[in-house]
Amino acid sequence: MPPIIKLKNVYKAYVNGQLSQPVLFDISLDIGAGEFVAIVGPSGNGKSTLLNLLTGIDRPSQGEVTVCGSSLHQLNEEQLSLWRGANVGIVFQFFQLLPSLNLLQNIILPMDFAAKKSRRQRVERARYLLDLVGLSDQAQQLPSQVSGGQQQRAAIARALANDPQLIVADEPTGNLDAETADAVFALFSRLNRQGKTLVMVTHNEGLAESASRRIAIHSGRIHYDRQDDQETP
Ligand SMILES: Nc1ncnc2c1ncn2[C@@H]1O[C@H](COP(=O)(O)OP(=O)(O)OP(=O)(O)O)[C@@H](O)[C@H]1O
Repeated sequence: MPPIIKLKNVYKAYVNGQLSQPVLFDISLDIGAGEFVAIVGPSGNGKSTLLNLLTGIDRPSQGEVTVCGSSLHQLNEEQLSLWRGANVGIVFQFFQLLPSLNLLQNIILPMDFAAKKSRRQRVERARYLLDLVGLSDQAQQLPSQVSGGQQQRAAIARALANDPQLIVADEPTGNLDAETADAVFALFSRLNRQGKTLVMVTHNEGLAESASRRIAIHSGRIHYDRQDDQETP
């Protein structure tokens, strides 16, 4: 089976006027469907940049990024956003739920843009997802009325709205206490066991150890890439 994520000789530099700041250097990487990958490494070394290339939020300066069968470097902005809505669920450190919508409405929103579902089917799926993440009783609450852990679980439900193959999470437990972080991580593990491919940036070494593969980025390069069943220094 072809990899769900393929990066080939990817370079990324941020350009500000005359200044070019190189951030990623010659990254080549394959991630298979069903893997659970933790991206680790020191702050400011390119982890979020790498993640943003996988979701098409950012573009490589050079090289090829192929995700869920599409060559992202060849898509325009409109094609990218359609592709993203259908294929990727994204979870952020600070949840990024819309504050004026209740949890149910937040989860329905991505379906309004992508899925060809009736209003009733969208509401039904949002309720199913709220139940999946243990928030059935909080459907009508605004994000500000629930805890951080509950907001993150709602954000995970939102990421699942269009049933993407791939879930990408940037430091999803970084704003949660240890116990809540464990619960959120357990939810990600469960989703992975159910077949979702997961790529997660984390500073939490304990959580990273629970992923099946750890890729460390140091100074914009792959420092190590370790799988549970195969250790390569
Ligand atoms: N939009 C941008 N414009 C210019 N420079 C940027 C931009 N985004 C990131 N950078 C720079 O790229 C480098 C890598 O940033 P990145 O956010 O990818 O690191 P990181 O490893 O995810 O860090 P952290 O763990 O602190 O989130 C940093 O030096 C950062 O300042």
